[in-house]
Amino acid sequence: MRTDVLCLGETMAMFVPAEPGPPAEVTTWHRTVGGAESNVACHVAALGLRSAWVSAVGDDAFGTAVTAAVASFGVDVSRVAVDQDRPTGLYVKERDASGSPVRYYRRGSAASGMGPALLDELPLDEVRVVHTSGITPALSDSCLALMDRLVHRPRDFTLSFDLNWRPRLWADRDPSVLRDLAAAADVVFVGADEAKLVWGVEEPGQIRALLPEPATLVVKQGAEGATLVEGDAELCQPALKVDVVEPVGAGDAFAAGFLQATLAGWAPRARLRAGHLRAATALRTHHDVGPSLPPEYVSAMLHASEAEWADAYVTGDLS
Ligand SMILES: Nc1ncnc2c1ncn2[C@@H]1O[C@H](COP(=O)(O)OP(=O)(O)O)[C@@H](O)[C@H]1O
Ligand SMILES: O=C(O)C(=O)C[C@H](O)[C@H](O)COP(=O)(O)O
Repeated sequence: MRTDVLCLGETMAMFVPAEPGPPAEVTTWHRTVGGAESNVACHVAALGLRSAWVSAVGDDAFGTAVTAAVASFGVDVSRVAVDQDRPTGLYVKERDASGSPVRYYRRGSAASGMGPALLDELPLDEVRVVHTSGITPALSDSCLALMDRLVHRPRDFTLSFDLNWRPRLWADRDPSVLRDLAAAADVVFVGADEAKLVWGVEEPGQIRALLPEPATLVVKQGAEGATLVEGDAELCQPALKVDVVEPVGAGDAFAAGFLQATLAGWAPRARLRAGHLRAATALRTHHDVGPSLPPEYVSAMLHASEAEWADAYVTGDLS
């Protein structure tokens, strides 16, 4: 059966404090799941499409838990390899409403052991979209080689790439490869803030000048909105006003909403709105993948006037 969106990348066991106080004094932690590409796969499945997550986990309890959690959203995890030698990566989120201080324990993880040979095992001719991110090429030399081969091989699928700038992962690596990988994709998601950090530019026009190749470029501008650049046409859609609990995961949710709407053939404004509506589900919760908004609300907002859209406010309890 055809897969709508295949997402390739590392997912870790994530730990968030289960009690208030300075993280160094917290002794009880919730173990959840964190990984950009599997987040996208979970959101895509929640939106009713067929998604798959491809990665590697360790032969350990965290790998089992992570794979089961992603599968519980209806994502196909049959291509997740179990590495007998390397462990599942860990990710600690020191909960903070103002941002996302995170610590990684992922060097030498199972996913960092992925390499280009993995592509020979994937049924890529049965996939409509392959979604990747700028995290994978930072994980190891073999992961960089995997990304390089994926973006440059002949393809019938749409290649989607989210820049996902993670400076700590690039401390001893050359991030200039990120532009080349993005340039080879068909759909590229970039945060204006991260573009400023990596490339020194943040306006959609400037980012387009740097990245003229992809057919579709989406510049995410946080609470302000997002701008879609296709060919020379540029369209900006303000974000929804949201009662934000925690911002981590909103970008992944946005990508999923946008990709689902793109596969459905929707018009540019509706594709951006679908991204914002999905991002709102992640903003309302401490988890990267939260409960969906009521379908009637989503449908009304997709068809709302710009004035109605500007007036809307997404709180924790719309249902
Ligand atoms: N404070 C906010 N209020 C409303 N929507 C937001 C807010 N922050 C983020 N978003 C939504 O999440 C999307 C992604 O957020 P952004 O911060 O730009 O990307 P990332 O999470 O990748 O850093 C935005 O395009 C928007 O839809
Ligand atoms: O793999 C990593 O390094 C991660 O950081 C996993 C994160 O849970 C998501 O990538 C959230 O990312 P945003 O949607 O940009 O907020």
